[in-house]
Amino acid sequence: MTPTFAPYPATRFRRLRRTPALRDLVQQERLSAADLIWPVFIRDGQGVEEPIPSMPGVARLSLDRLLVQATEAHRLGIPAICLFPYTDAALRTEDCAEAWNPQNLTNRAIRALKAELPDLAVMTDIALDPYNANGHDGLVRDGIILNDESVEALVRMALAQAEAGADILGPSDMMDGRIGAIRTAMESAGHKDVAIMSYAAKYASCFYGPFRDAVGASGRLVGDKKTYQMNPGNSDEALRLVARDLSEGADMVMVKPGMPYLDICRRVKDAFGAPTYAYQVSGEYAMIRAAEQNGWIDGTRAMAESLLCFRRAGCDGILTYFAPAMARALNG
Ligand SMILES: NCc1[nH]cc(CCC(=O)O)c1CC(=O)O
Repeated sequence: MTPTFAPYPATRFRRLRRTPALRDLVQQERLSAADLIWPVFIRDGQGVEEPIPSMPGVARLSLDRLLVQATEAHRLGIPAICLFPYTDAALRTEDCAEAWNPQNLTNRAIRALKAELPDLAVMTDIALDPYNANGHDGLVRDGIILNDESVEALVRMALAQAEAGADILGPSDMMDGRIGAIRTAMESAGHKDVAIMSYAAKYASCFYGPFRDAVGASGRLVGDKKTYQMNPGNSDEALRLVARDLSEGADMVMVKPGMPYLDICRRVKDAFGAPTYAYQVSGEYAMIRAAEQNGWIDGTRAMAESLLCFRRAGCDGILTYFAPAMARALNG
């Protein structure tokens, strides 16, 4: 498209910025609560809301508190919630067997949510890190993160989550071939309608720091995730990964982190036109909250602006810890 306009003074761009009504009328992108997916940290216990110091305003919730908060999120118009478990140290092992325990914390939470709030979509995370003694997303042998063995474990994990009633599976592990393997397993186990949102372009990022505090993986991670997550310097590779995951049966794709990677969101949306999501990750949330707490930024406006920018970059939705606060601001 080549924009056409008369030379100044016939065209004055400021004409359409003069009043709120005119600005509203020409606004191209909008954010709604329906665009938000709320990532939530869960833990064992009763009546617990345990604050996470590096994520002001975010807490680990016991399942009873999860139900209360999810009911409120649903009432605010948030269509989906995504679960991340804080696992007891005793359940973190080298073989990660707790990941596919039908009664693990996540699977119990899925059942409780679907029983109480059937219309709220429940998304899961598929990766072994909450259950792994060494904090990695895949099985580790002699310091190597194994691909094919990890995919088998991830398929078992996915089946247990689908069995519990998950609506959307979110493989975040970055092993090769996992989307196809999970999709095939879902078809043969009778879970043909379970959707997959692939963390297709997931970068090896320092912005995941507070999340690793939240799930208790920070002190445990041996080394880094650079042999499976993407190099922040790469862009074409993101398109190849999205193409690969869509061709293996992903229904939706995700770019992660969010704000520093808006160029990737735009390229992915333009190239494929598939349902495209961004994850505004823990470090992005923490930066805005920290600046707000210091009085250096208007946190509410920074939240709203950052989320609107994802829509401008082509995203259909955003995973964000701001979801309830943003939905409240939009409703209010
Ligand atoms: N597979 C784990 C996973 N799933 C989501 C996040 C990060 C989310 C965030 O920072 O908010 C991570 C962390 C990681 O890859 O180390």
